[in-house]
Order: sequence, then C-alpha cells, then structure tokens
Amino acid sequence: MKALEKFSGRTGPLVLVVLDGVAIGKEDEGNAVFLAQTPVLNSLRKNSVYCELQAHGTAVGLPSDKDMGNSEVGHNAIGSGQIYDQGAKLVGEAISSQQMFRGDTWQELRKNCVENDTCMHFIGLLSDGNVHSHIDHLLGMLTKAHEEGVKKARVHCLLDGRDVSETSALKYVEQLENHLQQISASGNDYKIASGGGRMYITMDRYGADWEMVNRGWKVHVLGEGRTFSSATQAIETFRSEDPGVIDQFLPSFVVGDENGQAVGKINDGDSVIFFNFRGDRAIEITQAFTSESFDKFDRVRHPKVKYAGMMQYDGDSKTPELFLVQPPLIRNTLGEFLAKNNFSQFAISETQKYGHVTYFWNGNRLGKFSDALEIYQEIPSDSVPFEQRPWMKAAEITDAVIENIEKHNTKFTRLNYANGDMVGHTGDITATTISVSAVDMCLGRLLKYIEKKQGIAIVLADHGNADEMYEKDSKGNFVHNEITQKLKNKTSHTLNPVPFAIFDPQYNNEYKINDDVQKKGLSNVAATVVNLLGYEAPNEWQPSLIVFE
Ligand SMILES: O=C(O)[C@@H](CO)OP(=O)(O)O
Ligand SMILES: [Mn+2]
Ligand SMILES: [Mn+2]
Repeated sequence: MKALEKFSGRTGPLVLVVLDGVAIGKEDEGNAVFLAQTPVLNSLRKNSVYCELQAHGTAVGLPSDKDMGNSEVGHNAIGSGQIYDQGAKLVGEAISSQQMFRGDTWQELRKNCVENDTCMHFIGLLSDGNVHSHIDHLLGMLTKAHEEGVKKARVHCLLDGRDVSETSALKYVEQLENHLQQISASGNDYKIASGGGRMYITMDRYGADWEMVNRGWKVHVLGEGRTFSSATQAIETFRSEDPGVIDQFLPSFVVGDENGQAVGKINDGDSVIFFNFRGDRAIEITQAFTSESFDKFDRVRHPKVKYAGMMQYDGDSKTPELFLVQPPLIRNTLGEFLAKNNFSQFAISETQKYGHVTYFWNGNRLGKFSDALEIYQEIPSDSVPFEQRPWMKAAEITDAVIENIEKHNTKFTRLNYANGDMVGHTGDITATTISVSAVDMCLGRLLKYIEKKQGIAIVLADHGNADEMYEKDSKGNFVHNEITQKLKNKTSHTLNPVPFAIFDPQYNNEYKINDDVQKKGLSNVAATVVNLLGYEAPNEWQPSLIVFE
C-alpha cells in the first residue's frame, strides 16, 4: 500500500455513515427528508466537501437506469469500490439466453420431476420489483418446465407491495394465473398453492424473526392454514376484512381443492426452486429446507426434496449447495484491503441492517476477513411496526460507535442508520419524517465526537426511500388512492441521487471533489475512503471522488 504524497489523513478515526434510504429528491410535500428537521444534513450539504451520487440502475450493476437502487447493490458497490453485474441482470440474461436451462441444476431438478412423476415447486416474491426477484423469471421457468415435460408445478407466492405499489398484488397474481392456465390447458397441472405478505411470512432476514419463516413453512410445506379456492379469493377476503392492509403484511393462505385439501404440499421426492436472486431474505427459508440439524422452529415434517436457490446466497457456507445462476463473485473489497493492511475496523447496525454493513458490505460473505482486526456489532431491532418507533436504534448505534472508538481506538468504522428506509417502507410520512429527524440528531452527536477526536466522517446513503412518500404518475404528479381519495402512499425505494459529504473539521483545502469523474456513483466511495486514510487506492477500483491540490 502506497502513501499519498500530498495527504496523510488525520490522526483520529474515519467513520462512514450510511443513512439508509435518505436521498435528495424534489422538495415537495411528499419528501420526508425535506420535511424533516435536518440541521446537520443541511449544514453538511452547504459547508462540507459535498456532491451527489448515483445509487440506482447501471451505476450499481442493475439492468437499466429504470431500476431503483437497493441495499444489496448499494452496499456491494460502496464496500467493493467496483460495479458488478448484479443478480437482476445475471438472471435476466441467463433466462433470455436460455443458458440457465442448460445448466446442471435446472436439469437435475427437472429430471427429478419428470422421471419420478413428482411436483416442481416455485417459492418467491411475486412482482417486477427487481430487488429480490422478477415475475418474468418465474414465468420463463414455468414455460420451460412445461416444454421439458414437467407435468405438475406449484407456485408459492410472496406478495410484495414493498418494491412495487403497496396494493398491486392482484395484478401479478392475475398475470401468473393466466400463464398457469395456458400451460394447464394442454393437460398439465400447474397451480398456485400458497402465499402471503412478504413481511408476514418466509422472507425474514438476519434472524430478526424466525416465526415469519415458520408461518411460511406451514402454508408452503405442510399445507396448513386458512384455506381459499384461489389466491385471488384469499387477497380479496383479507382486504375486505381489513381495508387498510397493504400487500407486504397480508396474512398467509393455502389454496385448497373442492374438498378443502391443500393443492400443493411439499412432499418427499419433489423439486423446490426458491426464485429470489437476492440472498438476505432467502437464507433462512433455505436453511429450513436444507439443514439437517435445523433448530429454529419445529418443522413437523422435513421433506426430502431437491432444493435450489436462484443463486447461491452465501459462497462460504455454500447456502444452498444447488443454485441456478452463478452470483457475482465480488472480490478485492475495501474490508479485505483494510484487513490486509492492518487497519482496525468496526461495523455496526441494528438487526434489520446488520447484514448490510457486514454481509453485503463484504461482497455477500457472511464471515470476517480478520478476527483480530474486525469487530462487528448488532443492536437488536425493536419488534414492533417501525412506524410506531421511528427513532429505532439510532441512539444506541451512536452510543456503541463512540464506546467502541473510546475502547479500541478503531481506525475505520462503518455504520448504518436504518430509519429512513425501514420507516419509509411503511408508507407513513409522519413517522418517516420523525425517523429522519431522529437520525439527523444522532448524526449531530456523532459528528461532534469525531471532531473532538480529530477524525473525519463520510456521510452518504445507499439509495432513496424517505425522499418520496407519495406515488407519482409518469408526469410527476401525485396519484390519489382510489378508495380514500387521499394521496397514495409510496412504500418502495426511489431513483433519486444520494448525498455524499466529507465532514473534516481540520480541512484546509487539501482536496476537493474530482469533477473529472463524470458519472459519480456509490462505487467511487471505497477509493475515497482509502485516500482519506492517506493512501493510494487499488487500481481495480473505480476512481476516488476527491483530488488533492
Ligand atoms: O426490505 C427489503 O428487503 C428491501 C426492499 O425490498 O429493502 P433494502 O434493499 O433497503 O434492504
Ligand atoms: Mn438500504
Ligand atoms: Mn429498503
């Protein structure tokens, strides 16, 4: 590692702060970042070395600039300093080129069903959000299964409303039902078997609430739960019983035949494909299917199936062993570079974002690079709806960062304040405004401490969310909810650029933003971190955002 000639860093710590889901959007009544009390962020935007960064689309390895950013691709880009083609793109290409279907895993699962006359199950998120999954991938696999002789298939659909409009589930269910009917018309037996809201069943992450996975297991595998004649009937019934419910929180359901028997339990000998490409919310259900020594809940029955993930969700532990598309092999990350060069590192967030600053940050690896040099800390998240406690664990995370630096004198810290994103996803603009104000207050306290320690802070976000809390049409006008006539809440991420600020109280014009970097994005941050530590960044990374005078 080569020292920079013109800058040797500061004596104190370097702290990188991710304000999850806090981007810079249009200053209107739907922008909770604009509406919040943010004296600290405002001052950073005005008085520090500052620019805005692209955090969506091709800047983070997604198929197109119409794709909003998300935590996985955002933290991968920040933590690796590189742009990798991401799951959404790799899977889309593997299906359109048909390459996926020539692979060993697809063939093994398919043959298993054809030769033994068993059922092929598909479990995953049913939408075109392209954050965890895409419905086109599912439809493509169903078509191929049918063409290649699979007689019976069942879909277990997780309803979205978090990466897409909050009450759009029926649109995707209808699209799927049409496709299944077409296939079944030629004498096959393809049906929806079970489902429920993605924040109610199956897609838990980071061990926050295993009960969610248990609820999913009951309807998908055991076929036990409230039974309806179709997914549509289930959704319509739930909505009539609770008119305020949004898709991500819909209860679970089983589809039954005329006798009320579940149409799609998962049995010994079946094949199961979990069709999400993103790993955080796929790992737990995958473990429930594949682990022999599983003890997170009583599975009652553990069917012997051939199970494959759309991707391998963790390469180190080979979770799962069988997968359809090779994930991006993210190498030479910032964490690894700092560990190799003997810098101490601290990573912290609350449960909901803990894996973001560890697993995603390190290129989707669950482990550390150096036990001696790295400390990872998780603050347990509240288990109430986040709009009820919008301050979440921002204060506790701040306390822990300060305590850790006091104790270990850690050189590089990364932390994630979950609030803007987790509360933003509820669609509650009042709570989200409070959540962003709470983060700003904690950030202020943290910056004061960093000033005292003669350090530097980098403050940025991984993608937008809180910056647009009402849906807009293609012309940018607010959309109204058909029933309430109020503005329609928006629960998904946004396409807006994110802030990037260097808080450096000892700044004496040694560096400035490098405007030669044309399309500034999240992948330019890692090199900037290394520069601010006083060193040259590795050549394979995207260029630094700063130049030295
Ligand atoms: O909650 C999640 O899984 C996603 C949205 O689908 O959000 P984030 O990328 O911020 O984790
Ligand atoms: Mn995020
Ligand atoms: Mn999010």
